[in-house]
Amino acid sequence: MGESVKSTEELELIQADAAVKAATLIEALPWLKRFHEQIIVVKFGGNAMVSEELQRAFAEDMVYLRYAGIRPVVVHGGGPQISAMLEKLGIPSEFRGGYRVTTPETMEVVRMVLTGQVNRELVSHINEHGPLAAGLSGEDAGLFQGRRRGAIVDDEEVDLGLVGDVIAVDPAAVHAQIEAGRIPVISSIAPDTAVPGQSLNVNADSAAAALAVALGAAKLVILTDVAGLYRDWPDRDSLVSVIDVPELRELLPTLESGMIPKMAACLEAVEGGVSKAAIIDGRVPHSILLEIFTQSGIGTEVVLPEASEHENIGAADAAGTTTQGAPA
Ligand SMILES: Nc1ncnc2c1ncn2[C@@H]1O[C@H](COP(=O)(O)OP(=O)(O)O)[C@@H](O)[C@H]1O
Ligand SMILES: CC(=O)N[C@@H](CCC(=O)OP(=O)(O)O)C(=O)O
Repeated sequence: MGESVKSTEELELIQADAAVKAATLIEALPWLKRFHEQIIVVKFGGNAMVSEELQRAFAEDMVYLRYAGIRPVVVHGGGPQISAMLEKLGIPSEFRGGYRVTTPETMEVVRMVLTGQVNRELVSHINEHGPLAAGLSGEDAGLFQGRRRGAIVDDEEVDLGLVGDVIAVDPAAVHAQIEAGRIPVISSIAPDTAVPGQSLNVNADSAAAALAVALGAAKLVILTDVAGLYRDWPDRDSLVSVIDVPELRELLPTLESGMIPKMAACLEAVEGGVSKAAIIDGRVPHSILLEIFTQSGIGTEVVLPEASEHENIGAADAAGTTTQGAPA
């Protein structure tokens, strides 16, 4: 092998590059401690999984979290995929107040696409890295119990058909998978407690929130196709980076379409004891690693009225206190 010689300039460049990488790796330490063996519920929206590449990057991130000692639980959506299949089948579909009006015929397609297609794709992408993922539906092992709900549109209650809320969660099946070292991947369908044998279409954001609360998750992260919550949508200069529960409660009635269930889910999670809920851009590959392992986080964070967790750690660092102690 020939001798390899580097100039001083080349060496300086390599050292500078290495210093940046080392800083990034060590920045993750307080977060590795904070989330060690903690459950993080990740909601992967249908709009964030529109390409094979994004699905693969997502699968890598889940496996990364798992090997970093965190316990990720995935709840997936599939709204655009359901719409595409309904269109292919010539079945009309509409959204009201952010929820799909669901007839019995639509419900069959919802189940086929969520549990039969999207869930399978995600499980198999994760399992390309080893036998890690196991798919579950909210209908399995009594995981979810649902109740029909309507929506308020223009101050009026509208009927959504077979659309439900999760009113009870039995997380035993999810805990069993976690204890076995697996990554549970869950589709958002719930049996209707009022009508045996009937299934309800549950918005995946609200299913993720209910599950995060029931599991006592440390965090809920929602991956979607925008950078976060915009205060004056569609004004791109109005991205909210941190919002507390009372502020969000005030903003909620002004929100439109898909953001309504998403922000309602964040409220439900944080009020239910999950320390933080974050909405981030899932189209940016590996954005979830930045959200979990870096100081500033990205996207929009929903927190209780006290300061955000990222700010707490930043303040401790700035005050010269050590990052050795796990963040609150
Ligand atoms: N205030 C807002 N801030 C951000 N996005 C908004 C807002 N109001 C409406 N939206 C819309 O909500 C969409 C995200 O919701 P949705 O389409 O249901 O995504 P997902 O499939 O990830 O659940 C965004 O792409 C955007 O078009
Ligand atoms: C009631 C209701 O609207 N259910 C959703 C379920 C899927 C979902 O929530 O998917 P995203 O996360 O991709 O939006 C639907 O039928 O589209």
